[in-house]
Order: sequence, then C-alpha cells, then structure tokens
Amino acid sequence: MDPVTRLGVVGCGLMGSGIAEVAARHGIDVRVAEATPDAVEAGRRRLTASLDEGVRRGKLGEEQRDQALARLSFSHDLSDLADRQFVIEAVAENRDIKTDVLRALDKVVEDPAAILATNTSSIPIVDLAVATERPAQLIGMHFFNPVPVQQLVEVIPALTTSQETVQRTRDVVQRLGKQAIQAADRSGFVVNALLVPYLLSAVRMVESGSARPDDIDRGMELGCAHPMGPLRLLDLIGLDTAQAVAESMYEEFKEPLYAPPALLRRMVAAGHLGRKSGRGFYTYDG
Ligand SMILES: CC(=O)CC(=O)SCCNC(=O)CCNC(=O)[C@H](O)C(C)(C)COP(=O)(O)OP(=O)(O)OC[C@H]1O[C@@H](n2cnc3c(N)ncnc32)[C@H](O)[C@@H]1OP(=O)(O)O
Ligand SMILES: NC(=O)C1=CN([C@@H]2O[C@H](COP(=O)(O)OP(=O)(O)OC[C@H]3O[C@@H](n4cnc5c(N)ncnc54)[C@H](OP(=O)(O)O)[C@@H]3O)[C@@H](O)[C@H]2O)C=CC1
Repeated sequence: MDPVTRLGVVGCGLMGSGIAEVAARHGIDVRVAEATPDAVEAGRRRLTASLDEGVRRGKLGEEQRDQALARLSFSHDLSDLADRQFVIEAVAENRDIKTDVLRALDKVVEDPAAILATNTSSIPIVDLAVATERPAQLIGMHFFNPVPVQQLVEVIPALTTSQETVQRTRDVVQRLGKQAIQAADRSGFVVNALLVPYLLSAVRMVESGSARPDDIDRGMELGCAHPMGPLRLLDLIGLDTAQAVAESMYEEFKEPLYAPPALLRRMVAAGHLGRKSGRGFYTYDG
C-alpha cells in the first residue's frame, strides 16, 4: 500500500495543532479542518506560534519552518478532507461531538481504504468505530501534550480494527518521528490509567487544605524530578479535558479514584480551564 502522503487533522486546538505541526515538519501534506473560520484562524495562530518557538529553541531552521507552513492548508469545511488517505480526529473530549465528526468524515473521505484515527484520551474506541461504516479502519492514536515535544503515541485497536490498519498506523507514527506502544481498548489506555488517579489525588490534596498547589508541584518537581508537578500539568492539559477524561474512566470502572473531585468540577464551571483560559491552579499572561 502507498505510504501516507495526504493527512487530514480535524480540530486545531492544543492537540490538533501539535499533530498537524509535527506531520508538516516531517514532510507530509496536511489539511486541517476546524468548525468555524474563527477557529481556523485561532488554530493557525497557535500552530505558527509553536513553529516559531521551535525555531527560537533551535529545533528547526527558518527555512524548515517555512517549508512546514507551505505543506499546511486549513478549512472550515470538512468536505475539504475528501482526498485524504489518513485522518486524525482531535476535537473536544466529548462522545457526541466525536461521533458526529467521525460519522461525517466517514461519508466525506472518498478512498474506502482510508483510515480514521481518533486522539481520544478515554472514550472507548469501539463505540466510535461502530458509529462509522468502516469499523475495521478506525483506530485510537493517542498523542501526548505538547505534541512537538513528547515522543509517545499510544496505538489502540478496537475489537473491530484490522491488523492492516494497526500496521499502517504504526508506520505513520514512525514517519512522524514518534514511538508507539500498543494498548488495549480500555478507558485511559496505559498512560492515563496511571496518570489520572495521581493528578486527581493532587486536586484532592488542595481541596482538603493539606498543601498549597505550589508546594505540591515543587514536591514532585524537586523530590521526584518530574518536569512539572501535577497541578501545573493539569493546567497544561486543560481542566475541562481532564474532567472529561476522568468522567469516562469513572463511567467505565466505577472506581472512586477516577471520579472528578468537586473542586475540579467547580473550576471548570467557573471557566478556570488552565493555561488555555489564562487561569487554572495558576494564572497566565496572554
Ligand atoms: C491528557 C492526555 O490524554 C495525555 C497527556 O498528554 S498527559 C500530559 C503529558 N505531558 C507531560 O507530562 C508534560 C510534562 N512537562 C514537560 O515535559 C515540560 O515541562 C514541557 C515540555 C511541557 C515544557 O518544557 P519547558 O518548560 O519549555 O522546558 P524545557 O526543558 O525548556 O523544554 C523541554 C524540551 O522541549 C523543547 N521544546 C519546547 N517547546 C518546543 C516547541 N514548541 N517546539 C519544539 N521543541 C520544543 C525544548 O527545546 C526542550 O528540548 P531539549 O530537552 O532537547 O532541550
Ligand atoms: N489536552 C491534552 O493534554 C490532551 C488531549 N487529548 C485529546 O485530544 C482531543 C482534543 O483535546 P485538546 O486539543 O486538548 O482540546 P481543545 O479544546 O484545545 O481543542 C479541541 C478543538 O476541537 C475543535 N472542535 C470542536 N468541535 C469541532 C467540530 N465539530 N469540528 C472541528 N473542530 C471542532 C474546537 O474548536 P472550538 O474551540 O471552536 O470549539 C477546538 O479547537 C481530546 O479528545 C483530548 O482528550 C489527548 C492527549 C492529551
């Protein structure tokens, strides 16, 4: 089968913009679809700023940045992804939104052999697969934040996913310069199953008044050499996304450790979503 040269990405938020950036940097023609013209412009700005940051940090040259930008196109019309061979869905962590987007993609993408991958953090892959007419070609492809920096992609076949789809997805991971691990289709896969209870425990520690956010974070940064403590990491992930992930995991396992703490729910209700809204456990400029 031909290697993937035409990739689609749906959703250009924190993750979609990172996935599109990395693919374009690795020589792939990438078309990004967002829901509205305003969201397209916000996504384009986010992606361009990250490429500029890569240049500033010496990760790529100005010419490479410009070549990556030339490989990227943007649209607010999903049907512009019709000619794609492989599409990665990275819209909000909401089962209904993802189901609608994947069903629409299934109809729009012309090549019956094309693969639809979802970047969901916690929604069962099989539920999304059977919502489409191509359950053998739907797979979980879970990137990590920030995508240009983190090396891992979890590859998650559903019970319906074909072995050919798994292999083709692994080939794309390699093409993007990332490393794959394979995980079973259980909510949270490998990494979030371990990470989320830890993050939620830190929120409960703040909630109970046992320690302040900065002390908890410095504890894990200085005591365990984590690059960032759990509350700074929650602010990076987005508290709305973290809540949605915890809810899916709790729905699947009914395990109290996965239940979103009241403080997390209150912060999301208040719009304190972390870095992306300028305020979470900490405040951010710009
Ligand atoms: C919720 C889910 O479903 C799953 C998830 O994603 S969970 C979240 C997983 N992510 C994490 O755990 C992130 C943990 N934090 C980190 O790794 C780091 O704190 C961070 C990368 C986010 C920020 O790093 P930073 O403060 O900028 O530290 P810094 O040491 O300067 O940068 C780290 C590296 O990233 C590179 N980098 C940073 N921004 C970059 C960019 N835009 N483009 C390219 N490279 C970049 C830096 O150059 C540096 O590379 P070297 O190590 O080769 O020098
Ligand atoms: N944040 C993280 O650390 C990680 C997240 N993930 C997963 O990645 C996915 C995306 O998360 P993240 O990028 O953080 O979320 P964001 O909220 O940053 O981005 C989601 C994007 O999807 C867009 N969107 C919503 N509905 C549609 C639609 N119908 N068509 C096209 N675009 C749409 C949103 O646009 P608008 O803003 O206009 O609504 C927004 O730009 C989730 O499934 C999440 O679980 C995976 C790994 C890590």
